[in-house]
Amino acid sequence: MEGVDYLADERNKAEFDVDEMKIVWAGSRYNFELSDRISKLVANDPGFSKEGRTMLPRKELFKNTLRKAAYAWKRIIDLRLSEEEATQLRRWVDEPAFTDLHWGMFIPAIKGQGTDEQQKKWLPLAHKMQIIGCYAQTELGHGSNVQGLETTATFDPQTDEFVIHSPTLTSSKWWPGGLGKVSTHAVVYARLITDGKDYGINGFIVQLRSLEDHKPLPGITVGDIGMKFGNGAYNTMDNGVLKFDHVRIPRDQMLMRVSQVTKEGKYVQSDIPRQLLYGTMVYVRQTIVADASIAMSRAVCIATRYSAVRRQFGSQNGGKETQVIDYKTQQNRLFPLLASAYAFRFVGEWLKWLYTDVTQRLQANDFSTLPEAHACTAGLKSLTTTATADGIEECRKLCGGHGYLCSSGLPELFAVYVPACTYEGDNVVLQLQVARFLMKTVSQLGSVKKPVGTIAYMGRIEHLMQCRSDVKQAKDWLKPSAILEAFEARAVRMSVACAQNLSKFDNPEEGFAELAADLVEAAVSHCQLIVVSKFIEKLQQNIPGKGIKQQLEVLCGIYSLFLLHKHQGDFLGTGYITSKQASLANDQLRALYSQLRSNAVSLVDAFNYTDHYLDSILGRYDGNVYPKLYETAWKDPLNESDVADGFHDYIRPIIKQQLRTARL
Ligand SMILES: Cc1cc2nc3c(=O)[nH]c(=O)nc-3n(C[C@H](O)[C@H](O)[C@H](O)COP(=O)(O)OP(=O)(O)OC[C@H]3O[C@@H](n4cnc5c(N)ncnc54)[C@H](O)[C@@H]3O)c2cc1C
Repeated sequence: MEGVDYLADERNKAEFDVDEMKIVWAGSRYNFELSDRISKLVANDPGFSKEGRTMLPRKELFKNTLRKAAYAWKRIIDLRLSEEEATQLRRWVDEPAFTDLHWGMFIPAIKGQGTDEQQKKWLPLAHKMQIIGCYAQTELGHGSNVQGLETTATFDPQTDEFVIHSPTLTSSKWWPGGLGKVSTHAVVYARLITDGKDYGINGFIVQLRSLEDHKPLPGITVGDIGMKFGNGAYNTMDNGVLKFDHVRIPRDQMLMRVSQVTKEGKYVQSDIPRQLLYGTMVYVRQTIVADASIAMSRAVCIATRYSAVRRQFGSQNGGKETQVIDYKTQQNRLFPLLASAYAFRFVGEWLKWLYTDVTQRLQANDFSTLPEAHACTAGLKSLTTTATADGIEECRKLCGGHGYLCSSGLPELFAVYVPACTYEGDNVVLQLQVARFLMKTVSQLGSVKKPVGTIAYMGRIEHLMQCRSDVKQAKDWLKPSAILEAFEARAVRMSVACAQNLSKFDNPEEGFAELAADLVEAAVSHCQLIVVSKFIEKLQQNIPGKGIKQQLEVLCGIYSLFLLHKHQGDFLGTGYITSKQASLANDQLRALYSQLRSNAVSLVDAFNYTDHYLDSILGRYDGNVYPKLYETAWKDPLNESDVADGFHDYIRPIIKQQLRTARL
């Protein structure tokens, strides 16, 4: 029945003020009001309908995305939205499109790597969308190994131009979003060659298509790389292939903020330090961590609401069956994901602060915190996106068979989200970078250089190598100090064990390659510590609102103790806890699940997602799942007729034993 809230009983059980929690989740009242207003504006506009998206053939799907992007731009202009509001609008439209790369990579690349003059020339064009740009780094043959890129940009002093060329098939640009069918321009990464010498990878602004008829310019071969994983999903994006045949661009289209080539072909480093470029990287990774909390919370919102609606077994005397959310196994899979959504939200909030801090320090020529900030953002990008991709798939399984339907919203969410584990740095490659940083830190302990920021705990190595947990009863695991020391001791001990094993190799690089899997585990333990410690720090803030702090304490406990339970081999193996203490942690975890149970639906309501955004029958706010599933099935094109197309040719001949005469 329309208008009935089938989850009202669940909502009435909440022990906290949901409206206040919405503000905590949004970060501030201002953020909440902004996102609430824009998400509703999008949800109520039929121009942004998602109807049938997963059933459209690629060409229609793509054209519909182009229409939506143009319509969104029109709304942004008509409503005179600010940049902040426009970004929100694109987020709530919720369809991957070329605009993501234009605003998210092309413009930031010019801002970060272009000189003031270049920014003055290109940014107004890009901001008005008179040109549309993408970020063309990856090639068919090389992705993670950026130094291995093969595209060349050779300076010709005769004409004061660079010649951009793809010397091999594997040097074709491959993957850039927005490249295939839309972008007029690209920031292209190529080997800079001048005066016969290779100066490594640099960015260049290259025009790809005519601004009149959109045809590729001479020397440019460009197209889409083809269908990707899932229905709808990332197929709305024109990931592209691009080949250059001696394409000439003016010298001033090399992005020259940190290095330049003079008219005479001389390569000069500017006095602006190269490290400045890391600021952009910290920014991009911070947004990826924020996106992880959004994707995780979205999947968890669907799985939680549906788990409260779904009933299986347990009925006695014809009474109601058990809600599946009441099964401890369901709670043990779902509640840690709910806690992770909140944990990633808070660590993302902290990363925003870190970005501001790094930017201010860079402006003051203080590079001291940069390696630590770089390692921490790389590690958190890897940790949160891996957990979120796995978490979305777990949410699909938590919804049983119905989770496998596109109308649950989960298959498309998974297909859209999972490449986050690969782009902006493959997650394993990133953890190896973190591990390198950890090994360097361990080797420098005892020197004058004190570890700072998220690595400061290593300064207490002597204590952390020897201490033992003093937990005696289950509730002792609720003490933040008990949790924090456990995660610190585990992280230090795993790093030190790796460093000791590495020291047995004559050649450190050989050792690093051989021990790579252990090093990644040490890096992950360090990153989990960061998330746990930022959650604990959040709880030390003044958080007003009825019952809010108590709920967050429960979530923090679940996040930490679930990790402790899952990785108890590490905690036991490093000797910090006994098996008795591990078992007490598990007892406490179960108790926390019971505390969370009555608040679960309200905790996902606090994400404040519209039904339009969730796009999931299972996750509907009102819980009216079954009639909608039934209704939607009949909208499938296969159900347009009772008798399937193909019956006469392929089914009837089988039934009627006429295969020999059938035209197959
Ligand atoms: C949806 C999507 C959108 C993208 N958008 C863009 C874009 O807009 N612009 C752009 O330029 N690129 C884009 N990319 C490309 C992306 O940045 C690369 O795919 C990514 O950097 C990984 O590189 P790769 O594909 O070469 O993987 P590879 O590096 O070939 O990885 C393959 C495997 O090898 C492992 N591996 C690699 N190196 C090491 C090592 N040193 N040690 C141990 N293991 C290793 C990896 O962990 C992985 O398991 C996009 C990719 C996707 C999927």
